Amino acid sequence: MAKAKPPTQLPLCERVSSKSIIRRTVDVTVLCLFLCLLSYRLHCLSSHGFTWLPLLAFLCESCFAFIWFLYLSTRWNPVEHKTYPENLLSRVNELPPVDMFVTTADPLLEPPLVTVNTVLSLLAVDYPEEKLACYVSDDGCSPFTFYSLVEASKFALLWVPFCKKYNVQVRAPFQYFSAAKPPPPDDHNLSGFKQEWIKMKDEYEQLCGKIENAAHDLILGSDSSEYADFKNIERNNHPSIVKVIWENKKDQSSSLPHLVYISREKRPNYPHHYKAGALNVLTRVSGVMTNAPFMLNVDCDMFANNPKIILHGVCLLVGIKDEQDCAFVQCLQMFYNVLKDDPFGNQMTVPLAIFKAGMNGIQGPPYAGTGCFHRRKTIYGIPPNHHDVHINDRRILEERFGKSTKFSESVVKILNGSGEKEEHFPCDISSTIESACRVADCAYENSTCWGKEVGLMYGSASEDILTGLRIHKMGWKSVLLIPNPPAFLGNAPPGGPVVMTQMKRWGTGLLEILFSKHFPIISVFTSQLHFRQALAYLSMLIWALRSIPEFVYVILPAYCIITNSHFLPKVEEPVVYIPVSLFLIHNLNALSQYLEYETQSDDDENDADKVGRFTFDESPMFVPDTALLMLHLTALAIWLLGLQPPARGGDGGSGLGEIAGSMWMVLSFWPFVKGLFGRGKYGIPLTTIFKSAALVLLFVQLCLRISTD
Ligand SMILES: O=c1ccn([C@@H]2O[C@H](COP(=O)(O)OP(=O)(O)O[C@H]3O[C@H](CO)[C@@H](O)[C@H](O)[C@H]3O)[C@@H](O)[C@H]2O)c(=O)[nH]1
Ligand SMILES: [Mn+2]
Repeated sequence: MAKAKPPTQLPLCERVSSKSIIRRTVDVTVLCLFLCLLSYRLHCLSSHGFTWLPLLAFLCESCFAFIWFLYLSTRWNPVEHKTYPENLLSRVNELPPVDMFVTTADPLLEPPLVTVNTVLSLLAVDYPEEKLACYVSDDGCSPFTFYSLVEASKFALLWVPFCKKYNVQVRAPFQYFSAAKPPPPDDHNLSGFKQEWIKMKDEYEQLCGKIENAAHDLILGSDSSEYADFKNIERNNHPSIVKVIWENKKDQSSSLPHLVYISREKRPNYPHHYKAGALNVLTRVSGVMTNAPFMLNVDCDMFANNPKIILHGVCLLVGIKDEQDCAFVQCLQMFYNVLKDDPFGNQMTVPLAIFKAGMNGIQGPPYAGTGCFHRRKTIYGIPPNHHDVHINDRRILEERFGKSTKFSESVVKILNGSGEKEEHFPCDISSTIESACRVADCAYENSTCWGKEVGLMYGSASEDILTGLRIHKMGWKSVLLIPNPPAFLGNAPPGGPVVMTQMKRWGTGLLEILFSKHFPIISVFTSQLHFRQALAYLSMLIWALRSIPEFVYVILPAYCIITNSHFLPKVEEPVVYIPVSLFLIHNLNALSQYLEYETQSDDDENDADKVGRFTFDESPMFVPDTALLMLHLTALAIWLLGLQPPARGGDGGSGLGEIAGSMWMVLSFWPFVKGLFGRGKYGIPLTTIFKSAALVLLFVQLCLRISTD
């Protein structure tokens, strides 16, 4: 009989290929169809002589084919990682410490109650509390956020034992007690559960009340020394504030992880580098305080939805044999307030999951800025398996990491590889507050490598992608983690101006990287970036540029109808099958992926509040789409009313292809069609409609001018 394996030999994780013949076939077929279409265009161009309409179509289609090729290459060999946290539990003594970071920036846009829930969900995870520390960075420097956290830590003393005793699944109280979920039934197996549940709910409501009232009652009125630091300061002009809200001491029977509040120094003339700056301060402050070898970072609106998430992450960080293969573990981003069926496609869950699983089979997923476990060493800019760092040269340490002896010491520990096995945190973190304040000063990074070679990278609004790219360039790999239930759930903005602004920011950030020295294709030759990884990055970085050929291409059907010409093959030509099958395969494929995802998500939520509607404002961002929609409506009206000019040239005017294309466009813009007739924030503002109408008129004039020339 085979002997049971000793616990240390049970696997913590497993790498499994999830490649699918069907997906590959579809991807290759689509690429072949694109190539057929392009050769047809080339043939037309050479036989009919140069005309700009087919040329434009050819250029756009070449872009689409190229983008498709990038996707195909990325998705070719997707890989999943399975994790076995239960096998880790038998090695409790070996569990490494983990520092957890939460960033918040604005108490109005990100209400303290949201941050509090995220923090509570982290404090309550299933992991030995003496190995955890939670650091909250508050760029708003708000006494309300601080007050809320202090109150939350008192509530946590009840909440955390409650969660662990009853193995609560969702440990963010606002979700656990959300109105959609009924109170638990009387269960005789769990005597006392219902009473405790009611008490806990009551306590949580009191906490909410206190946090809400804090905004009115102005705790600053009280002269308590705790809040004195927040007196008479401006948000963007104040010294560092570091406060230990809860310290985990060995002798306590029921206890919580360390909880530390940080508001880094801000001065008007110093760039603060937004989130990247905040995370670098968190890295240093935690370095001098607890110096865990692994760091988890989440946005303040992303609560831990899976109570075993740290265990899952550690399975990969510790379980993957070669550290080079696991610089960071990125959890797939998911959201809790999703509109049913994601009508505006802004969650992009399905395409993202497939794309990232594909990258996971190459060099690993990109860093997404939240829901990510970092290896501290990697963040310090150390290449994998690098052993000859001049760790004792003080001068080099100071040049790279800054002039704090305490921090340099902590770096040396990390570079030596100690710390991973350390049993407990140094308990007395309060004694390190002074050093912590110092490394949170805004001048600390002056003439050091922070933001360039050390820490999160500065210089792009998508600091996360840039940082991940740099890590991959050093030769590290990363790992994608998709546990069940999902790791973290974030708050997704509903469709409308907020999403548009967010996408604009992402698009800008990605372009900043594209046009920088980090251009991925060149990095293949100058660094350790793998070629297919570079292609995957390229396809992300050109995300915003893709809109140009797309925009031009969707104008073509309308142009053709208005001028009675055509750019798609006629129905009677056999080549018409190429675009038609491209269209069908592409959309059927998208539909099947969507359905596949739909059946997987166990969506038992109450749907009533999820039926969202797209909202609009006067931002110029809405003009192009509105104009496009109105252009197609105009074209279809011209066709219906028979107002098309006579067809010129030998090969007839617009055909079924253009009409169908135009109708498909209108369908694709259905939220905007509703917006044309909506009121208030659900309606497209009249000024936007007028501006768009003017553009459409201008365009129609131009079309007619061109076609009669
Ligand atoms: O000066 C700042 C600005 C932002 N943040 C924090 O950074 C996070 C993300 O900022 P947010 O404005 O919410 O951006 P989002 O578009 O919601 O964030 C997405 O996009 C970012 C990259 O653009 C990623 O870093 C994030 O993880 C990802 O969720 C939040 O926790 C903020 O509190 C700061 O700490 N300081
Ligand atoms: Mn956000």
